[in-house]
Amino acid sequence: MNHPDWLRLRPTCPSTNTWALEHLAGLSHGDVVFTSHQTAGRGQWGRHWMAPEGVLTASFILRDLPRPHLSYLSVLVGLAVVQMLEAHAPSLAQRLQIKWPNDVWLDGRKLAGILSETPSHRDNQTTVIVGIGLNRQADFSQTALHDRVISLHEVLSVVPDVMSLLAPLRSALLQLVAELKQLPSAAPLTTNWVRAVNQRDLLRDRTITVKIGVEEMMGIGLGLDWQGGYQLRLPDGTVRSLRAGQIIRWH
Ligand SMILES: O=C(O)CCCC[C@@H]1SC[C@@H]2NC(=O)N[C@@H]21
Repeated sequence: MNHPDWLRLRPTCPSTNTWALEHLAGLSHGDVVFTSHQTAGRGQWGRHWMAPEGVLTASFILRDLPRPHLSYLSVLVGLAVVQMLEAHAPSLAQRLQIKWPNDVWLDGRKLAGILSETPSHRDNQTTVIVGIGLNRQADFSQTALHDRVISLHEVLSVVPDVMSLLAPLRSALLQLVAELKQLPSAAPLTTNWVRAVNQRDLLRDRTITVKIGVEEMMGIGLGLDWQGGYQLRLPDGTVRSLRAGQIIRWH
């Protein structure tokens, strides 16, 4: 079977992100590391990330991204995932949501997670490895996660094959990087991005608790702002713009 030259197929590997980090010198902008058998996936906040058979696990290599854009990259990648799925299956529009800073949800359950990692902090332009785990045709029914996660096959009669997901996603991410490079580093995000993310914001108007380092903060989610921060209205009425954080509760 012929594969495009950007596809780095691994029959099995512990983690596509780790493999990409270890083989970065031989990888180019736009390369995609893919395996159908990831044995030790990594998630946000150092967590183990389980991928039963049928979860699409891939890492996208993006070169020369201006460093100031890193803090909101995962949210924009989440938007790219949502828009790619909406293009495949218009029935999913309005049902897909972005949970800041790195998740895609469908019908109130997690569909995909994103782990963006940078190999070094040496200069102002950096390489980013964007790892995406997307529940394509995975059965979680025998796992502890079954009521919190969802897989595409549960809502689509025809599930897109792996290449029909990877190829448009890769194009969307290359386009995203090209657009981010055009933005001056301190410039606000484009209206389209902010609006599109906020229309699909899972945390909007919810009471959320965010962990930032050792500090925990509670407030109401207000959505992404023009600088790419996530706005939180604190109990005293002030609004704080978050650049990073782990959502530990919401209701
Ligand atoms: O939800 C999260 O915490 C992020 C999960 C990211 C999982 C993907 S699967 C492909 C890539 N390789 C990894 O080890 N992690 C990411």
